[in-house]
Amino acid sequence: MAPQGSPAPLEFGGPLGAAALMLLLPATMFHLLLVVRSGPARLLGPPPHLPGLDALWSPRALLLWLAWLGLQAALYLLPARKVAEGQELKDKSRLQYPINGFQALVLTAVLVGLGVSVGLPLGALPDMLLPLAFAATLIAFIFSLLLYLKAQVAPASALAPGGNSGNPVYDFFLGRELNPRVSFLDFKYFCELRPGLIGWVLINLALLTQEAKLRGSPSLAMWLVNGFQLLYVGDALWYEEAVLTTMDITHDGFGFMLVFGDLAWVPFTYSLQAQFLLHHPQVLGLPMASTICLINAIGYYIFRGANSQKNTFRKNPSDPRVADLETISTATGRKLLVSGWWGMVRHPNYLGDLIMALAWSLPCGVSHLLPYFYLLYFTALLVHREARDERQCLQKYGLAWQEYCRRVPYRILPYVY
Ligand SMILES: NC(=O)C1=CN([C@@H]2O[C@H](COP(=O)(O)OP(=O)(O)OC[C@H]3O[C@@H](n4cnc5c(N)ncnc54)[C@H](OP(=O)(O)O)[C@@H]3O)[C@@H](O)[C@H]2O)C=CC1
Ligand SMILES: CC(C)CCC[C@@H](C)[C@H]1CC=C2C3=C(CC[C@@]21C)[C@@]1(C)CC[C@H](O)C(C)(C)[C@@H]1CC3
Repeated sequence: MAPQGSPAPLEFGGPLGAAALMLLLPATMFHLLLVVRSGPARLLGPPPHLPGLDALWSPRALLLWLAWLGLQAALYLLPARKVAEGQELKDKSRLQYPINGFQALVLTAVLVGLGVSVGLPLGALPDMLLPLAFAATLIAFIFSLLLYLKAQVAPASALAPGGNSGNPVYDFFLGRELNPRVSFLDFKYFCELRPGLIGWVLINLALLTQEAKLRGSPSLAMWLVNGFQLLYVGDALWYEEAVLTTMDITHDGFGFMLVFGDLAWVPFTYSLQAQFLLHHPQVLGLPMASTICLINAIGYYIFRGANSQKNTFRKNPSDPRVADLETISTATGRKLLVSGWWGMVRHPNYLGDLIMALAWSLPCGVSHLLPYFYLLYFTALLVHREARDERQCLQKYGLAWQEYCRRVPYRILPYVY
């Protein structure tokens, strides 16, 4: 069943673009995993060798990944400190979501700590990244197919605005159903924040442990990368409720793009800097380390300040922390902030995120482009995401959005873009 009304415009280059991305994204991930451990570690060079199926396929890795998903699902289903309501849906209902992501992170840390104390070989994880990534990719394809089939029997009101073009390749990629769930387990919300994000910091920790084993102690650069990215993941889970207003949850269907992004792309490519440091140790002096910490702190300050200001305002515009900010009224009854963070550029949170991305790469030195892959990819992702969001906001708010763009002319970087 397709949703009623005019069909949504095709994004990501339509069916051809979607098909290309479905090949290109896993290929890029495997390329990165292979080159990072090679001597030259060239981002644009060929991988040292092409792995055979025996290097990729491992039933142990598949079982490990399934056990990880099972553990995270069990932690998700534990009693939560709060149950939050999502945005209003087409049928005027609101879904409920457990707020216990930070609790899941802490419990995972406790379980891993206990495991290590009884001999769990955490340091073996770095050698399993290739088969683990292969297992995650396989799971992503199968899971996306099941979600696609599930959407065939979903009511029209449960379908996403995009992802229902009638072209199976495009719809499989974008995702047909907006909030697929079984009982209280909301697959998109679960995958966006739990297995991938927590898996990312666990992989980082394993790389740090392995570096300590190889070189006597973890390097300062490895500590910084681990610390910065743990802060980022801890922050995402602490402010978990805020994810309910992101376009991934409110607008995009749950298809291959997000399933693969959440379960494979995030843990295996976002940990690239720590992987690089294990294979290419860097010496970092204290003055440089302090400068990088300052850059990360500035990025985090902007990112958190902007996200919290918007979330507070959306929850309660008369909250004293945002009540004095200047706003524009829109025909929908909602207002837009035009002062504070959201009066500087139209996406101050992206700016903060990008500054942090730079700080995560700098500990890896400037001799290689590879550790800057995240910064390059993330810039492209956010520029594209910003354009998608602008389109949606223009549709939602019309003239009021045009007025906002006139008053706040820059998108991400003041006076530049
Ligand atoms: N690490 C990663 O891989 C990724 C991280 N991110 C991060 O996720 C976070 C969320 O990003 P994202 O979901 O893209 O978008 P935003 O959090 O920027 O949300 C955009 C929405 O905010 C509302 N809005 C826009 N301008 C204003 C304004 N002036 N006043 C009030 N509300 C406004 C609009 O929705 P409405 O009016 O309906 O409320 C708009 O659709 C960001 O910090 C981003 O950096 C994102 C993608 C990937
Ligand atoms: C693989 C493709 C190129 C695209 C996949 C994109 C996904 C990896 C990202 C889309 C939006 C994301 C968000 C986060 C992680 C990456 C994905 C899933 C986020 C959970 C990271 C932590 C942040 O604090 C956040 C604001 C909660 C993020 C929300 C969006």
